[in-house]
Amino acid sequence: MEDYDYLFKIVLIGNAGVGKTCLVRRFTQGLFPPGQGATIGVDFMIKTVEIKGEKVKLQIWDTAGQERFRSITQSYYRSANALILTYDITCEESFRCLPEWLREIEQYAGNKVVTILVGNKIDLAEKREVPRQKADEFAEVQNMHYLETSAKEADNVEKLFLDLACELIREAKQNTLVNNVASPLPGEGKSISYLNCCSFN
Ligand SMILES: Nc1nc2c(ncn2[C@@H]2O[C@H](COP(=O)(O)OP(=O)(O)OP(=O)(O)O)[C@@H](O)[C@H]2O)c(=O)[nH]1
Repeated sequence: MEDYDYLFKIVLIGNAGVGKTCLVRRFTQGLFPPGQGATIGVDFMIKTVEIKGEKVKLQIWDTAGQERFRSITQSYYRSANALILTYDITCEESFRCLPEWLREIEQYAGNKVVTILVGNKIDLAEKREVPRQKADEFAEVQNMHYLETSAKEADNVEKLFLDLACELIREAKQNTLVNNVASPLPGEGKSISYLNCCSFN
């Protein structure tokens, strides 16, 4: 028998250096890694959470932002239940590239995928280059949820993944998602409970 009620695949994408790996490490291991090197290809972690008494296994795929890995990382979009499109609020360039990422999503992801836009590094408020309102408006036009995080300060990181899990459960219950059942995989994280479902704001 499986040890979970739901299994969801979440894939992080976005420019190199925006903090995708740090967000994953913060959520799955509760730490901010010092001197985090660039991801090569794709990395993978698992964390099981409990939401309203149901066990939800999250397979989290952390992709390399560097252009040269794009053909590898694109192949992970197709089976994703959710995509976390990340940019860095202190790097206008990472925000300007978002339309390009959206085109990738349209081309390679399934049409039922849930996408959330994340502006990371809010601990560096004095270096902010992308106003919150500009990002809010962009997300609204694109019909995406938007959340600002700090992997460094653990700000909104748990909320990001748990709200996403809630949303995916809701979709699965509406039978709009195919809920894959995969064999157990290595890298199991700790279980945590989450009772307040689901608002990204
Ligand atoms: N101040 C601050 N720095 C961060 C935060 N998140 C990540 N960083 C730093 O940003 C740099 C890049 O972080 P990564 O997590 O490796 O970025 P990435 O998006 O995974 O990069 P690629 O693997 O190249 O795609 C590192 O030096 C991190 O320490 C954050 O929330 N606040």
